[in-house]
Amino acid sequence: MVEQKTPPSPLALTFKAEVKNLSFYYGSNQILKSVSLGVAKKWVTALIGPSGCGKTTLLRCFNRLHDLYPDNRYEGEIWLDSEKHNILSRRVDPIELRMRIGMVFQRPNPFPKSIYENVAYGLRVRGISRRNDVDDKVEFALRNAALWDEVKDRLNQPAYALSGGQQQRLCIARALATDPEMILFDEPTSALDPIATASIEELISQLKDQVTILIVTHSMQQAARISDYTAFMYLGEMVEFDETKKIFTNPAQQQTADYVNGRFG
Ligand SMILES: Nc1ncnc2c1ncn2[C@@H]1O[C@H](COP(=O)(O)OP(=O)(O)OP(=O)(O)O)[C@@H](O)[C@H]1O
Repeated sequence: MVEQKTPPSPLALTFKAEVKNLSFYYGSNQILKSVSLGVAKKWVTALIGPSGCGKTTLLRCFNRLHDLYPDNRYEGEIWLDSEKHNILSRRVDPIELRMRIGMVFQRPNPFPKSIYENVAYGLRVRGISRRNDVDDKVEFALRNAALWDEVKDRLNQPAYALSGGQQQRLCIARALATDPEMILFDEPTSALDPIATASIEELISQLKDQVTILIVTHSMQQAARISDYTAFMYLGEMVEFDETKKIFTNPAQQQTADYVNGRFG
């Protein structure tokens, strides 16, 4: 088991990312409505809320995945601690941003390549090509994703030969390989069985010492188990952000209390 640190009060937090008055539109359809949120540096923050409230839409703003479709539009800002400008600005290259802010999706989506090549891919894109350097970083990322011992003797086998839980840990290793500052998880265990889910949850708890984590989850139990801070969204608005234990035991807003107590979903 991982020893748990006590998260500081939100007022004493250092934020890795700050979302300021962010609105987002798919074409003319406004989904996010002036959302503001701080993402705690090197802690786990969960985004919760009923289906369709905009959790995934918000998550995808952080690495500009919405840029892939021309009708999508952002208004507002997201600042990273090391940036001099808003990462939604056109001056920020989204490809570069995606190396710094990795993403793990709902279903494991390894490339149709070997286990080794899945992890090495991002390193090569980053210009790391010396065989020894790539080998070292692949091993480091696979160890970090708690997968090394299971795959070290079959690195050249196809990633698709792995179990679902192993594939998801491989996707986490792929995200870790480029040494990201933040990892976005979009319901990463929804396609996994309880044992694989437990190993991903334990891994997320370990990784927060190295990297800032923002996770969308449908499961309030999961949010309560693994997150230090929780943000509750409703109909595209940010209703409340606080320490997870406060959100689940003594939230400030009635709407949050109704949601976490299962009065609507
Ligand atoms: N690519 C898209 N084009 C148009 N509308 C979209 C697109 N993706 C999502 N939406 C709409 O945006 C709204 C928010 O969706 P989003 O997936 O962000 O919500 P969510 O809170 O993550 O939901 P869930 O918990 O069900 O995954 C929904 O009404 C959805 O239909």
